[in-house]
Amino acid sequence: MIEVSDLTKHYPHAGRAVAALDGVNLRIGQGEIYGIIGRSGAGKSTLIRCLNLLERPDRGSVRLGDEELTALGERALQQRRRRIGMVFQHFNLLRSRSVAANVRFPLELAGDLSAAQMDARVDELLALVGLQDHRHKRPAQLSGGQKQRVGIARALANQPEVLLCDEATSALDPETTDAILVLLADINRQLGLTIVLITHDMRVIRQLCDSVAVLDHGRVVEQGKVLDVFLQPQHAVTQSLLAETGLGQAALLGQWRERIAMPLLKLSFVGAPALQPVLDKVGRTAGLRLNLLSGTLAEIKHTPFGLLLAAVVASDVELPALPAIFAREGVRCEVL
Ligand SMILES: Nc1ncnc2c1ncn2[C@@H]1O[C@H](COP(=O)(O)OP(=O)(O)OP(=O)(O)O)[C@@H](O)[C@H]1O
Repeated sequence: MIEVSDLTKHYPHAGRAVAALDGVNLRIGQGEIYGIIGRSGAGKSTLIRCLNLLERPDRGSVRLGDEELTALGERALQQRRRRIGMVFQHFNLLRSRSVAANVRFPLELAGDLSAAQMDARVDELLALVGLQDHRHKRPAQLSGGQKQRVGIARALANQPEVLLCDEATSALDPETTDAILVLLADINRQLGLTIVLITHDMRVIRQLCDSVAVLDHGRVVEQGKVLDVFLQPQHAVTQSLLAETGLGQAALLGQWRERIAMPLLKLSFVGAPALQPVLDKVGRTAGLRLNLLSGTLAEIKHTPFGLLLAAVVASDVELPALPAIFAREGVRCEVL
């Protein structure tokens, strides 16, 4: 469990102190994949650097398990950081070292294992990330995705309790991004490892994360389970980030309101109802005529979900009954 309380960090700017983080509180469960999303300048990098105290906050605390990292002195903190793995956007590999030697590097720094034990651990890690056949190559001979696999293997070398990923897929093409996200999900499952990642991309959150916090101007403006935040985004920043990825409807709503005089419904489905002909069934049994305006059918971590915007032909008397009719079929209906 990671607990962040009242984390605050200022930087000097134009002669005054500007808050990069302003009272951030987070609770990240053991074994969870937790995403932190925000626009450029929201404070994501500052937050992730404060999580392992590469950056000292002005105020607030970071607890990892039952240990308060913010209370540790520099020496104790250096020891503790070995159990916090970090994956970087631009990989940060040592160019003069081979793949195997890059992965071995943190083991050498820790100095806990014999040479033979280190070699065995490197073999294990390269197998985990699928790079056994590339062990003798230099980073320059690898693709971006392969470089990031080395970065992940290196971050796992000292058996961390938590893996921090700083925009780990931002430098990669979509296909390679998917492969790295699958690898991170596998690692989370196999090792039960807590993963905290920062990203500006809602697709990364959708594919990988269990929970999400939305950061804006150094504050957490929304947080919760990914499914809940995707289906019921509360804050304008969350809504616009979702709309950009084609997963939100707030942006479209105004446009449809202007053009269509009929009442509008927002229908959300999770799990089984997303795979059933529910609209057809409700339409027939309740005698409803629905006009679909926009929709998303996708998966959040293997859970199918749907989010539809529909116009409905219904009287003022029929309209208030619709949420209950849809609820019987497992569909949440909001009259907008
Ligand atoms: N070392 C620094 N000195 C001064 N200001 C800084 C420093 N680091 C960050 N800032 C400022 O703090 C704010 C948050 O920056 P941060 O890099 O944490 O945001 P971010 O969400 O990671 O942005 P991006 O996605 O563009 O990397 C910004 O206004 C930035 O200009």
